[in-house]
Amino acid sequence: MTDGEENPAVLQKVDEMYVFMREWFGQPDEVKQEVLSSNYTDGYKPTGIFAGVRENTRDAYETLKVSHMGIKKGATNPPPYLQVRKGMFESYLEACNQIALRLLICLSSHLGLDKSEVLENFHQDKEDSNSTLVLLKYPYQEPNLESHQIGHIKHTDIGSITVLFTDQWGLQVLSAADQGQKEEQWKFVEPRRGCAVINVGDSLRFLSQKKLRSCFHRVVPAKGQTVDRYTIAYFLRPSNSATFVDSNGELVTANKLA
Ligand SMILES: O=C(O)CCC(=O)C(=O)O
Ligand SMILES: [Fe+2]
Repeated sequence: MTDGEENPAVLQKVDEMYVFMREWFGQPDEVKQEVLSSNYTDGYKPTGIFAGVRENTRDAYETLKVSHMGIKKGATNPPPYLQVRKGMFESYLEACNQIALRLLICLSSHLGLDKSEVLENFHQDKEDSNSTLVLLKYPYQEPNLESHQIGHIKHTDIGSITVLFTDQWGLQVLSAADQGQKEEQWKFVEPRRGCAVINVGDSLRFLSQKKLRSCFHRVVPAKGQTVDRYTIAYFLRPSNSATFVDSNGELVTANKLA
């Protein structure tokens, strides 16, 4: 993220987002609960809603989601954080969208895809999509195996490309060779300032006829961590009208993916 003119600007936006996150997530629970999420592209999710990393635990992260389409179209009654910080979200979403699209263009070219099937065609700026910015906070917990809330469960991302920024340890990835093994070997992804972690999601796996794979990843409390963990994820999703064949061989329309 150090080459090119626009990239330092992205990093500035990342820092600005961290400042916002500390402030926003630091508010009393009652205030955050006022914008509880009623769909999967907008609003607040407290900790403990989903299953956690270990059996019989719940997740240990809060999220605030901002949909790209919502920002572009403008809501009639926007929540306070959008009224006040719309410009910040708009420019962050645009910057990450550009990064993700540029990656798609490179991938299409490297895969030697025919003009009619280039990946960027399924992600048209003018069309509606469920692309979303997700701000995540993992409140600090004493490292304690008895905790009922632990991390972020093993999953693949559902969209096409994820652009994730974090300065802190916790994210782990499972190599393809380890999938389905009795003893899965999880490897920590080193957080590097000035770098984004890029994930291929399931939609891209299908759009590329499985030439690209989506990897399993999860978040666990990292040893030595003594503070809250913050991450910023932009999930680029295909245009809502895009169709592709899923792992069951069924034709799926992108906006039907939960
Ligand atoms: O917080 C992280 O490091 C990863 C988050 C993630 O995988 C997700 O939100 O899908
Ligand atoms: Fe993920």
